[in-house]
Amino acid sequence: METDLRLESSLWIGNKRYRAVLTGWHFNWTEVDKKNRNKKTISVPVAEVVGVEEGRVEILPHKSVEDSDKDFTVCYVKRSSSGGSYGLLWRLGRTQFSCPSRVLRDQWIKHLRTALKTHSPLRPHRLLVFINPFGGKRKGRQIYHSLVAPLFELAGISAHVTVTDRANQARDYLLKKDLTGFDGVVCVGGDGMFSEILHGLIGRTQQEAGLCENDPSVTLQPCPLHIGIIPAGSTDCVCYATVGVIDPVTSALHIIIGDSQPLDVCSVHHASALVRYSVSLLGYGFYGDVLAESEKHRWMGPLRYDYSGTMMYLSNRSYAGIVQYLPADPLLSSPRDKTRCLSGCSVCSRSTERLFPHSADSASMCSSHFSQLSCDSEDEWVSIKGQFRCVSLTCMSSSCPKSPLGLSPSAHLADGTGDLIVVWDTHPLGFLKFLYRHTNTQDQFDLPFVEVHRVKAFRFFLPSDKEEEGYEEIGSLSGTVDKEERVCSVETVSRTGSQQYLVDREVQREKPNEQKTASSFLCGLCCSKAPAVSVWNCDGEILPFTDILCRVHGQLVRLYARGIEDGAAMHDFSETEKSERSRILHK
Ligand SMILES: CCCCCCCCCCCCC/C=C/[C@@H](O)[C@H](COP(=O)(O)O)NC(=O)CCCCCCCCCCCCCCC
Ligand SMILES: Nc1ncnc2c1ncn2[C@@H]1O[C@H](COP(=O)(O)OP(=O)(O)O)[C@@H](O)[C@H]1O
Ligand SMILES: [Ca+2]
Repeated sequence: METDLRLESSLWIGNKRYRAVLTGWHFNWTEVDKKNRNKKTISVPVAEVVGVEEGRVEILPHKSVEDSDKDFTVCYVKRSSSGGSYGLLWRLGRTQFSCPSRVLRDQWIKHLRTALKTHSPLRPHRLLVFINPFGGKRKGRQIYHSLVAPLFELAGISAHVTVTDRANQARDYLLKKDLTGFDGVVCVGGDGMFSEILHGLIGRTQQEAGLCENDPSVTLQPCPLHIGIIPAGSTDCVCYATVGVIDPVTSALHIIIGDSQPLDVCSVHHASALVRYSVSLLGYGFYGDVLAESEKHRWMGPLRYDYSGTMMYLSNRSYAGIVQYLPADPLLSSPRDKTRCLSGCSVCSRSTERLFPHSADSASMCSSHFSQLSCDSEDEWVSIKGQFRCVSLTCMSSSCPKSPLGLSPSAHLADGTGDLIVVWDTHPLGFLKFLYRHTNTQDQFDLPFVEVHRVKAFRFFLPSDKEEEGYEEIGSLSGTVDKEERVCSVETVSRTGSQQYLVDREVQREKPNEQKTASSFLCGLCCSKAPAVSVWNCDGEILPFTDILCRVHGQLVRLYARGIEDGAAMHDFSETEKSERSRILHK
């Protein structure tokens, strides 16, 4: 195959001569000076060639073609540093080549197009596009028509576009309408819009496979259609965590070249029924309260989260609860191992083999069950009871512009696990320190009132009234230090075999006396009637239940993305840029 596609010849760009080589995987061109010495080489992976056209093609401001029978134009992905964020921006590069003869020109076009087909089998031809005109700063329509549609056209993609009139329109379309002939679904909007697409596609796939989504022990069928995200929302966490930048052009190029990134999805159940799916943040306490408060201030746009975040921080609430989790295999990875899930991540690749051992035999996948959710596996569950600022589960890092490394910087996109972050009640400055560490490279888990566990499944429920008697003044700051310590004294129940043992743990307080003044000050600002129960924030939606059971489904969907790119892909950058980027990427 490789030898069939190989082509090598002299080509001209303007009046300079180049030695051009197509090897199958790469298309390179090297400037050759008058003394036949090689100068700089440009190398483009065939998988990153957007298109090959006859003649001299201009793309900007509009596509135009100057016909000439000895020229051809190659459009490809070009990287540039993104300044603010740690991912790479992708732009459309374009080079016009001239050949000595028409025959050679036709040969180049034919070989390049064949190489494209061979090496990028997942490039979409037909896409369903849903635009939320009200997401983020309400620029979805404009972003799609001015930045994305022209690129799709250039790549020969036909797009069936719907601008939504109501919430859940996109989800309902995917659940009911004929999807034959479509390769993928693109959402133009934020995490809420992505969530609609996710629910539509997962639901449709299970319907067609005859699987029951309500049963958490059923192994769900992975979705056949890819999802593309053109960021135009408020948080845009799924885009940021899978691409590394919030940039419509970069995302459009990932879609065009048919990149594929599997993603873990968590199913959330209540009383034997599916409630929702989640990929980024499933949060109780602080993040639930921020979302509930922010809904009242939607008119503020993306700023509503900062406003509500500050208000909720000042209300200083904490909640009683019982958290139980099923730990993932600690030998495979850990949320504290300081690694990062980057493009081509080996932990995720190994998980693919573990998650789909008989991928050819899909019938056996459909009928298999997750036995650890059944009663006879109670032994492996760990239980924590106490008073919490927040309890969060995230299937991926959940990085976003507010928190460039995310809720769990070492979480993996596609390893079949989620990270459970438990923040015990603590004094206000401690909690501020925890929140603030999300904005820089300091370790937010290196605090005595925070714990993080890599899990396969998780349960949350409220303590019964009797158990709750010990939790006075829930959510209030007026408790003395003694009371605070009692509130946070916890029991961890873990069971191995038939043995059950209790571990009493005193959660360390950080200089409680010194914080008393700050506490009293903030007390004046906090709500006097703080509720005893919070709500769950599930990727930006409030859940109607508090008691939930969650299970992580490894690699249930695929995105048109490739994860955050590592230094290996940084051939276009200077040494200083490279070292700065790897410093940020590797903490
Ligand atoms: C002191 C600064 C603290 C900054 C803390 C930042 C932590 C941010 C972690 C964000 C994880 C995001 C996970 C994704 C969630 C989205 O699915 C979901 C829906 O997004 P959509 O509206 O685009 O559809 N977004 C959300 O639920 C938003 C959660 C945002 C939480 C932001 C909290 C901001 C806190 C500001 C606190 C300021 C305290 C200042 C005290 C003086
Ligand atoms: N036409 C519409 N009118 C009202 N709501 C919509 C519409 N289309 C989608 N939505 C809903 O809007 C919510 C927020 O959308 P999203 O695109 O995530 O923006 P943001 O990031 O600003 O919250 C989503 O839950 C989605 O279901
Ligand atoms: Ca994961």
